[in-house]
Amino acid sequence: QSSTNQKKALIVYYSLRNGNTRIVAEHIQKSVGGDIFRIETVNDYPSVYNEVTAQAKRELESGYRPPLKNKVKDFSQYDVIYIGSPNWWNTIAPAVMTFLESYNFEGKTIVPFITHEGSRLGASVTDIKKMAPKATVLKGLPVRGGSVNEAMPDVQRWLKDLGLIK
Ligand SMILES: Cc1cc2nc3c(=O)[nH]c(=O)nc-3n(C[C@H](O)[C@H](O)[C@H](O)COP(=O)(O)O)c2cc1C
Repeated sequence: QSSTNQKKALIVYYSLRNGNTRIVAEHIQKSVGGDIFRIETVNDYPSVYNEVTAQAKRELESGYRPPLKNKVKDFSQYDVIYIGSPNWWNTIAPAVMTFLESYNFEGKTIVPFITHEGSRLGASVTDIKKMAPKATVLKGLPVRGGSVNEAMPDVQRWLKDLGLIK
């Protein structure tokens, strides 16, 4: 970062296994710099896909918040926080909900990005706003899971539209 009073960006993401959301997070970090943080749950999800979707459905319906393994060091040093999640049942993954409820987002700007297999953003951005009501939440970017490797131009257009890169 060049200017002395400009705070660093933080790029936070959750990605189950395939790393679709991780790849978009990396496109963002290549574009804006800053630090990257992977959300990890204490307990792993099952290895069978159908079991993951069933468990996720139960967790979302009950409002369960999976405990997280790791914490961001000195969260207050960041003012722009990119938050990435896969679309799970039309919203963000429960681990990202835990994350949003674990930090003070007052005065922060959240920039959401979502990978999906057809539902695009769904209710994810609306739900992020509910879980971090004191943050300013900018326009979210949906990226199809199968297209993440080619998504850099879309990522950069979105960042330019938001005035986050030149
Ligand atoms: C539990 C679960 C629920 C999902 N629900 C949806 C959904 O409602 N709509 C959709 O388009 N994709 C859904 N998907 C597909 C993921 O959003 C997509 O594969 C995503 O890119 C995975 O990202 P990741 O590899 O970073 O975990 C779901 C995947 C899982 C595992």
